[in-house]
Amino acid sequence: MNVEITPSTVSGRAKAPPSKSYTHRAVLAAGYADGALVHDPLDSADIRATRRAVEAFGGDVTETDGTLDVVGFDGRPEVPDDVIDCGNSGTTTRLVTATAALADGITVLTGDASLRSRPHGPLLDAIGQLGGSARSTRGNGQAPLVIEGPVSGGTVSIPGDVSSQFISALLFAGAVTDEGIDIELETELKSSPYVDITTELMAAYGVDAERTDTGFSVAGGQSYAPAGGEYSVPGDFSSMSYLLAMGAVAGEDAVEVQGAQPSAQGDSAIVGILEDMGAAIDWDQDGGVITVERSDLAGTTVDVGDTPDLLPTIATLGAIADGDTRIENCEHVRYKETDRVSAMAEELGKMGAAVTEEHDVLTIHGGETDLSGATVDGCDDHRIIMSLAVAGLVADGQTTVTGAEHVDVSFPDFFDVLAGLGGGVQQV
Ligand SMILES: O=C(O)C1=C[C@@H](OP(=O)(O)O)[C@@H](O)[C@H](O)C1
Ligand SMILES: C=C(OP(=O)(O)O)C(=O)O
Repeated sequence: MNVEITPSTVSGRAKAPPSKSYTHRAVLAAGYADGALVHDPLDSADIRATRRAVEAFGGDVTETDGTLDVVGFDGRPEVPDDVIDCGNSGTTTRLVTATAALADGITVLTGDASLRSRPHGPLLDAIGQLGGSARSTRGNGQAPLVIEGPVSGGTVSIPGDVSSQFISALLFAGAVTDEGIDIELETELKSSPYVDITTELMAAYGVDAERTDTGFSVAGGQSYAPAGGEYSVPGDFSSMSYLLAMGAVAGEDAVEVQGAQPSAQGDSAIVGILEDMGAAIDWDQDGGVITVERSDLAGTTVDVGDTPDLLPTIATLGAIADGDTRIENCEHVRYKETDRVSAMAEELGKMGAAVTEEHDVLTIHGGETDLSGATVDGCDDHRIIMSLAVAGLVADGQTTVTGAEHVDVSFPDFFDVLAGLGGGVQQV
């Protein structure tokens, strides 16, 4: 499916979808538990991959009236009777690789072409250090992955600058091992707020994990059980970033985004970034409401070490703002569904933006030319698609974004929400 975006304004109220990161973890933690009710979960392609994995390990997940009823495998995953298809989801693949290492047998994980191009090597090595076996069928650290357990815990040494999901995976699984897992970081941790989300979620399920001087540590022999047997998922700030960006660049009247309760999500930094760029934005944290109005934006400098998923949104904002926007510390953003640094440079370039791409820095030279409508490649990547759609709202002429169905990964009704706010969007 392609979408055609016509230049238009937006205004009104929208509700942010539930957090993808929290939903993955809430469902998997319920799997590690006896079971739990997960309220307000995200229903998206990536979450369905985690649901499949929980079921493959012997759990069961059913949905009634927007609540997931998860029957867990109680810390003891069964050996799956088939290959687990993780689809497009890196989070599922990484979290579940460590779950598989607990099972007394072999688990095989695979996914779509994008997933099979992403790095998992350091996590496979870590499972080897714990006495399990985890291999890439092609010997290149990429899926398909073959994992054999059981491991009983121990100490691992692992780089922190490829994916924080490796750390989250080991913490999640380590809690139900006999010995626990101590993680020594070999390099600085990138995307660290996602490990905060992990430890926050684990705490909500009654499980402790802690930061140490050299990494992280989780004691073994713990049991997952959320208070009252239930957990409610907060709104997603990465998804909100597109709604806030469209309000800042194309708002006729204010755009009000609901579901913005504070949580450990690093991507709530989008509010401060928009403020720095000159947007009229206000966050009522108690009410969980962010209001933004169309504003003349100026370029800024942002370090996305902690907030990789904001890069496409910031790149679009930079293309519309006046002056240079420098997005620094972005090498790890190349390891996502696509190389998002190159993808945004290339696709915004097709719309007339002047962009300089370096390995770890993306600079958008805003204000040099106005954006013009073009046919741009969504790169089968939900975040590229949504960011280009926002750019299309203010481009001169029509913008066609290809492969737009991939928003199903994190924000399935994104185009309906955009249309509801008055955006000119047609699915073709
Ligand atoms: O743990 C998570 O929920 C995520 C961690 C981040 O990945 P990395 O840790 O690989 O940067 C982020 O990009 C991804 O969208 C979700
Ligand atoms: C990179 C992302 O997710 P994952 O790593 O789970 O594929 C994302 O949602 O932008």
